Amino acid sequence: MWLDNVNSPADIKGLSHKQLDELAVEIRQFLIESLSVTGGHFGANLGVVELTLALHKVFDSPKDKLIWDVGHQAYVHKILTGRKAMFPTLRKFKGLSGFPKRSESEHDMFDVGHSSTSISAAIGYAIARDLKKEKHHVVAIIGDGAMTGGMAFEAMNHVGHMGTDLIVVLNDNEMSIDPNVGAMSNYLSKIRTDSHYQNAKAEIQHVLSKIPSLGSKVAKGLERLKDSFKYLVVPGMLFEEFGFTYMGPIDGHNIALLLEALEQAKNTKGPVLVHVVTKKGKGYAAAEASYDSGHYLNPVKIETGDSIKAIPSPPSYSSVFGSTLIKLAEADDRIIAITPAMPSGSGLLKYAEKFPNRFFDVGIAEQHSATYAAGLACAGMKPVLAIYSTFLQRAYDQVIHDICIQNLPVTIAIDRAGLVGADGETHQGAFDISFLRAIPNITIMMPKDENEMQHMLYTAVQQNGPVAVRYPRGEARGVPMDAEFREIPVGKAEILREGTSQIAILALGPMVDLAEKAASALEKDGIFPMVVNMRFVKPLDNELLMDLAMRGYRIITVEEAAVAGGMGSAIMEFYASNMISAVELFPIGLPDRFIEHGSPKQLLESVGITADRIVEHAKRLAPKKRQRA
Ligand SMILES: Cc1ncc(C[n+]2csc(CCOP(=O)(O)OP(=O)(O)O)c2C)c(N)n1
Ligand SMILES: CC(=O)[C@@H](O)[C@H](O)COP(=O)(O)O
Ligand SMILES: [Mg+2]
Repeated sequence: MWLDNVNSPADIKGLSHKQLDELAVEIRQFLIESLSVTGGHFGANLGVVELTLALHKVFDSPKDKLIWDVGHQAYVHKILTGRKAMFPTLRKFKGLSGFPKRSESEHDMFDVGHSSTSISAAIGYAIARDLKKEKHHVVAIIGDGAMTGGMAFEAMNHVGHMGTDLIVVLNDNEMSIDPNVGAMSNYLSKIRTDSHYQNAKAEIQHVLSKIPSLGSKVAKGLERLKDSFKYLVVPGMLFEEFGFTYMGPIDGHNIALLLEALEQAKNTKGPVLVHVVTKKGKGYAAAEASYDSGHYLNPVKIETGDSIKAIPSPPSYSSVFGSTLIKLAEADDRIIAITPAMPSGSGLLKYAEKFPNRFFDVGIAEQHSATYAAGLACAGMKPVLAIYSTFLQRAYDQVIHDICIQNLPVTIAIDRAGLVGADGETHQGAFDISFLRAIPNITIMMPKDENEMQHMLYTAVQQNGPVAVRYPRGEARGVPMDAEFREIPVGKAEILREGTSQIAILALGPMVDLAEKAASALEKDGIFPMVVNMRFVKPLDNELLMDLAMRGYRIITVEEAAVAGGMGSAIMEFYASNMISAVELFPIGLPDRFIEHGSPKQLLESVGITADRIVEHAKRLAPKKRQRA
């Protein structure tokens, strides 16, 4: 067993090609066994076993800088850099992160989780190296999906202009999470499959170099001809035009070829792009055969790849979103669904099948997705942009500049709002309320359950301006669904318990459930709080808030979002700007720090978003004289 003796990159330096091949088999086995218990990003990691071995053999990490894009494919890198023993704790509270983290290892060069940052970070490292007159290599490893992101192009534009020594390894497996899309993806596919391209570059350049330079008009014409000929037959010409030396396509499961290409890249001046072709999910039949090549799997039975959790559960909010959108689109042919590279995660696969002409996966292009929606809305359509809270951060200016200033009827369906859990800091949906609330014209709502969600989506698409409907990751509550949509009055909260103790718990979204639990516990102690499903963060239910103030209520707000700038803050601002200083209010929400990985339950407990904490503060705030209901 080679793997038993691998605890650092130094341990693979002396291995032969054959031994590396054997180690690759062991690593695959280790990944399959370990991830089948913890769950994890199977597909991408199984696909980069040989590539990661080759990178660590050729380069000298941490002196040479390996910078992973997204980072969900860095498990093999973690195994080779001394973290193998921590795999049972992968993505668990206080355990090994699912992404590279500088605080976790000196071999992790850049904290990551969002896509398309690696080339920008790499040029940062490379320019700093040059300014400091240091000598080392900088390598960005980016997938074909991540390559669809605008940042990757912005960075290539910069790298090509600088001409800095930097290597980009493009790991092309034809997959994003879902099958990859877009013109870039088509271009890569052409390079991969067109037999004219295979090994053509060297031959073509050899032939062209034989054509003499004549230094005349004829020669100029000939040069142009050479260029257009190269365009036709030389693979990777696009990257060459960006200023990179293109190498590839290379079989990413052939260690000998990988080592040769990476050595060559290492010895080439200026920016180099090594195009490596891999198979996502390689070596695990269940992953290879699945729609998404086993991108992410919960704990599975190894033999079948079936999820171990077999208990039937309520549908996810995402799937209710998808089925609601189908109903909305059936009734209104102006409805258009847009996703930046998350069709399955956003629950849109059935919609896409049903309305192929009104469904757009635009790639990992959140900024474009928002402005594209704005354009559609200007032209009279009713776009619904399905986007995770954390990825909407990428499109902040587009939401302001392109959607909200023009007050366009774009529905932003914000999935994964609140704590997502195991993905950690980079993916928690903590900030959308804070950053959206400041924008004029937008309406922001969150349903307490999936039934209310369908009505909110219906309400959203009826509006004449931008609306954000936020909802959490995972299972909905399993409540019965109304057969007909109903419009929810904008800015009106729902009082669920009247209460008599001058305490109001104002809760948002799934926090309503927590508020109800706290209220039931409080009632046992003779405190009868009002419980309110706030529904809207913007506009707030001013009438209710004014009434609570007039009646001397003390308030606890509960939201699964950052307290800074959240719903509680909005309510405090409301009272402050109405010169009402007497209202005692305690906001419960996410604290002013990034929330690590762990299960949502553990994380909520760790930040004090619990029914017990509501109870504690309700008891503290409750007027001493209590009334029974
Ligand atoms: C900005 C951003 N948008 C969306 C995602 C969700 N996401 C994570 S991995 C991934 C696909 C990446 O594809 P690729 O880079 O080709 O990697 P592969 O999994 O195929 O190895 C997507 C869309 C993300 N992490 N960041
Ligand atoms: C790496 C990445 O960004 C995605 O794979 C993410 O983990 C998906 O999250 P969901 O599982 O919530 O769809
Ligand atoms: Mg890919």
